[in-house]
Amino acid sequence: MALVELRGVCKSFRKGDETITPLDSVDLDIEAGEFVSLMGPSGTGKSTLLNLVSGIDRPDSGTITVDGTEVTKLSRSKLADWRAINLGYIFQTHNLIPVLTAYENVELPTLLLKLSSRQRQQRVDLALEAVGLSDRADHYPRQLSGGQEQRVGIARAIVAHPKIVVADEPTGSLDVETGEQIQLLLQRLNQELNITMLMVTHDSDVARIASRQLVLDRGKFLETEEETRERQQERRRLKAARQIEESKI
Ligand SMILES: Nc1ncnc2c1ncn2[C@@H]1O[C@H](COP(=O)(O)OP(=O)(O)OP(=O)(O)O)[C@@H](O)[C@H]1O
Repeated sequence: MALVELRGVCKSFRKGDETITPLDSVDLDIEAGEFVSLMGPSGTGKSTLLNLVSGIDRPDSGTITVDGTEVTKLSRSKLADWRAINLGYIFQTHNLIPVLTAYENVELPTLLLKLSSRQRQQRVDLALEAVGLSDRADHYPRQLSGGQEQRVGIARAIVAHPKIVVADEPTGSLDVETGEQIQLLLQRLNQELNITMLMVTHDSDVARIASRQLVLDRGKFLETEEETRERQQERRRLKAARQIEESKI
């Protein structure tokens, strides 16, 4: 069973007399440790999909399972607890609380967890270290650069050791160079700390840092799960063949 499983997920919204269906019977598997990017035209349902996986919104039909828990079946209060433990969210604009220091912003999600104050402090220290901001712990958001603020936002998303981190345009508000640094950081967190990620982006260069790239269009993925798996197998076969060839030289 994949870490995240979406089966037959449908979501519609009423807009006046019209019904919009951003997601029309969508299936998706995300394995533990995968980094999946999600692209697609504006208004195609990417943020809707993130909100459903995060349990912020509910599908009209279909099921969403994360690490064996059917999120779609949880009551509102259980969902809040589930989110605190299992889900990290990276926003386009970091959403930091201006009157709290970087340390206090990162600490916030841990207040919902059953941890001793020592364990809590260790988690926050580790998260700040992972994003390279240990020396900025006492700074307020206004004393940080845009890239540093986004790093704090990322530390806050990983501090609870969630099962999955979802990111909505994490580099969308940053200049090119800072955006590239954040891309490298996300890639490192995935590869070195094995953090499973689902990231929405409009930028194909950003999408390429992921281990799997999906495109959502008119309610469906352009590539089915089966086609993705076939393509990955083909890529592995090609890589193996190339290595054999190279070893002959
Ligand atoms: N709460 C809501 N009420 C009504 N319509 C909504 C709601 N949320 C999303 N929609 C509509 O659903 C469609 C998909 O929206 P969504 O934000 O998921 O698209 P998106 O692919 O993330 O777009 P973008 O790339 O522009 O951020 C849009 O037509 C949007 O207007």
